[in-house]
Amino acid sequence: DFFSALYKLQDLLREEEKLQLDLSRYISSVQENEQDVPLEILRFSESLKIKRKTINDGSAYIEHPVNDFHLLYRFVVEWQSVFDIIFCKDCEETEAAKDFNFTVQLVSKRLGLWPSSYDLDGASSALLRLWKVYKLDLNEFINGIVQTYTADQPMSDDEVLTVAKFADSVKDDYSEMRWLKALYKRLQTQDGFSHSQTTVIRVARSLAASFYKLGFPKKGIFILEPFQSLENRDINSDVAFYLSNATSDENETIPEPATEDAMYEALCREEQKSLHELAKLRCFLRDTVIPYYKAKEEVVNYEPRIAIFHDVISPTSIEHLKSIASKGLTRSTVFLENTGPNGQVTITYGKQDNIRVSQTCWVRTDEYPELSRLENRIQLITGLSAEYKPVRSHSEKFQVVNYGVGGMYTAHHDYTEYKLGIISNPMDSEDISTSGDRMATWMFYMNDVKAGGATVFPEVRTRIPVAKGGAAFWFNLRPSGATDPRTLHGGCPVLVGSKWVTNKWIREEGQMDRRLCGLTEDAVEDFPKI
Ligand SMILES: O=C(O)CCC(=O)C(=O)O
Ligand SMILES: [Fe+2]
Repeated sequence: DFFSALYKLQDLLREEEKLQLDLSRYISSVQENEQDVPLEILRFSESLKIKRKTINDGSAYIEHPVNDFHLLYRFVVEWQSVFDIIFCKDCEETEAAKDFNFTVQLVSKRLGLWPSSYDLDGASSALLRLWKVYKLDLNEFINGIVQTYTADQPMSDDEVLTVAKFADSVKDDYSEMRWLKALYKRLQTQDGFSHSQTTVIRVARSLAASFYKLGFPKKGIFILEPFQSLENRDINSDVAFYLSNATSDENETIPEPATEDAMYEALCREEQKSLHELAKLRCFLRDTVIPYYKAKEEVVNYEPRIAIFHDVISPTSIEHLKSIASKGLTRSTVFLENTGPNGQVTITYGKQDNIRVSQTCWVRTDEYPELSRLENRIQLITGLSAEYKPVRSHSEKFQVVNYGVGGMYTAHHDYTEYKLGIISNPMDSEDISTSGDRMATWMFYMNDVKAGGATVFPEVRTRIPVAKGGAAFWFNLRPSGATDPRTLHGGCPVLVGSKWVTNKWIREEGQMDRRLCGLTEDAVEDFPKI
């Protein structure tokens, strides 16, 4: 899938340039033969020239959610209809068309898979998610404005309609209504010449239908009122239907449905700790066994302790990790627990799911020995062994993660409840199959995100904004070995830009004399006093 991966969007952008050049060549060759080029194709080609003019290397272009939507929409809808016209079934096959087809086949082969309606659905879903989580102003959003970042073009009416239809297809009636309403408002405020009456009527009817679906038929009638004088049969029968369903007690406002995870979303938008709690947080230099190296530690929560360590990975190491990972990124997977009809729990490993939208690549230290320096640094700072070994490893491989625009990870726990010395997951390789649970999480932040992408902990109202070169660290298990549910956390959707992190999960194996259990079951770490 394309939307979850920036590098794939980059491929699309690059390949589109070739398509565009070849379409121009096709057009001139047809015109040289004194034949007519269909008007739609001329229009598309002209508008594409204008659109692509502002794209330089493209990396900034694809950081904006609305630009990404444009790009996918062009591939799935607009280019497709160009092909349908040029390669139509009953048309004679001209030399120009053959040449153009050659390029299309080549591009198609290089892309591997042409983006499909599945990808456009993914893009629509991402726009809806960003709009909801960050409570974006919808009129601004459809005009391409996100905070201080503006898309190259506003969304077209058809694009807005595509998102509304997607909302309808996933039974998100409220969002469908809001997007149709925003579109309707836009159609009304623009001058009458740019839109045909049929478009306006179509949107008005859809909007009225969505009001009806939400239980507000009167609002539907109100929308259709201005068109009743047109004696349009469809409109009149819609109105009659809504009238027969209208009751006298219809509320003024349509309630917004509750979000699934309100605290996660609130934290994604802004800090939720009180000023009183925030005032207690501290930064300090943590001693290490090297007398002249002290780690810059920022405590963001005390119970459980969650910390950011600043400046713990160099730009060179970051580029190195990224370049290794770029060759092997694939869509991230998760473990899914399903409870069957008889209450039996089955776990599916390695499943793709919309709770985690990103690309990952595992990187082994035995393949890239220079990365052991990063493991040593983690050990220096945390006192835990982060050494990777092919058998009974102290930590997992480095997991490099890349989130594109809209990419995120909903709230989850990192612990697996695997027992030390026991194979709990049949899919695990020898390195970690008996190494126990994920005692701690260390996560490097490898770039700055323009907007969005914080790491948040809903149970303890904690928010870590992304800062390049730093790392987040926390224990998923208590000193007793019990799992700590307060460590629930997630990665917020990337709003503008992209996000690169690298996880290093530290396993129980090898930590016996590094992290002591404490004398009681509820013992806590003895952190340096501040
Ligand atoms: O990207 C983030 O901020 C969190 C990632 C995460 O929790 C994970 O990969 O397990
Ligand atoms: Fe996690």
